[in-house]
Amino acid sequence: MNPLSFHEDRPFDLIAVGRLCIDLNANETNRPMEETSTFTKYVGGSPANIAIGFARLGMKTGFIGKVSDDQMGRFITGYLERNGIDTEGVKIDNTGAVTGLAFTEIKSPEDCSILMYRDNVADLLLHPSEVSEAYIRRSKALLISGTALAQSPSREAVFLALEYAVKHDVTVFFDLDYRPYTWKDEAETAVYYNLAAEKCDCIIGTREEFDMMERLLNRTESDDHYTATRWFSHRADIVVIKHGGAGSIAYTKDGGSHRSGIFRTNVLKTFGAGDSYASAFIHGLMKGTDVSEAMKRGSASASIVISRHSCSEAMPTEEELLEHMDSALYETI
Ligand SMILES: Nc1ncnc2c1ncn2[C@@H]1O[C@H](COP(=O)(O)OP(=O)(O)OP(=O)(O)O)[C@@H](O)[C@H]1O
Ligand SMILES: O=C(O)C[C@@H](O)[C@H](O)C(=O)CO
Repeated sequence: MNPLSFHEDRPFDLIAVGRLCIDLNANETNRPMEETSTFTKYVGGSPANIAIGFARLGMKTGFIGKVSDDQMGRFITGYLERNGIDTEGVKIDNTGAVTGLAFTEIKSPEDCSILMYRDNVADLLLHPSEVSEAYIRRSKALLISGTALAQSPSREAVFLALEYAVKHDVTVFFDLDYRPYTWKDEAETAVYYNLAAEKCDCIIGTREEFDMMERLLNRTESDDHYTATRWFSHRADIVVIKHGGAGSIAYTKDGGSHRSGIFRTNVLKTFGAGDSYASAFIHGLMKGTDVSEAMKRGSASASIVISRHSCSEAMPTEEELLEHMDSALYETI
């Protein structure tokens, strides 16, 4: 049973809000970045990856964000459009800001890291005046991503988008996407994450991300059920806690809980798992599957993307996803 409802008569299935960046993934794997010399350029940024994955699954997708007025900005908007994503809400910076860069290194399949250049990035200059109420109310759902809360005016732009979503009964998904290097301190992060989460219908995060939010309340133990229950007193109907290779668990406001296993795969790199999981999980719910099936689809998409070099470019079509679910080994946890 799917506890979320959507206004089916709206032209967009999902509008994502947040950063549009560039991934530069090292081509030389199984070595540190100090020993690599070539990189492949992809569109990146967690909400961008999720939007691309969601559109790749055949859904009508929009985006609200800001790109740099240069080759990288044009590369990003061109890629979104080639993937069928509406870019009406994507603004072009006029202050000389740059595009965020995520240099990734694959030291081993289990040991990957991301070096992010985030100074003076265009995505954090998205202004509330650039968030369109008319655009948001045309969507069944909105996706927000935590890193967009890291600085003003992007922070205020996200909160305004949330206000518009609540006003027009747009279902809100919050992918926590906590990137410590983008924040000044953890307490500030937790304050804004908790405020945003109060307005969201479905919250998706790792155990570590929820722990960060709960340390603000002086909680030191990790308890998935406590985490989920806390948000049911606000707007949330579903809370998903991801546990990497140990799968994921979801709780629903009606008292249900669902565990998902993983699909065994040849892991090339681990990053991208969360974005692909979110894109297929949201897709499943919007296609009317129950929570368990949506989680399984998320896990399948993640197992595809972590076996490939990129994140955005690696996102599967619905046909690929369903074929993978039929053929790959699914391990319950
Ligand atoms: N080694 C793995 N093998 C198969 N599936 C995996 C593996 N690691 C993660 N997954 C799948 O991806 C989902 C999300 O992974 P994870 O919990 O690492 O999220 P995340 O930390 O947000 O990911 P990211 O590394 O992209 O930030 C898991 O719930 C699981 O379904
Ligand atoms: O979200 C980022 O800025 C980095 C991503 O582009 C990268 O693909 C990744 O970490 C995916 O989880």
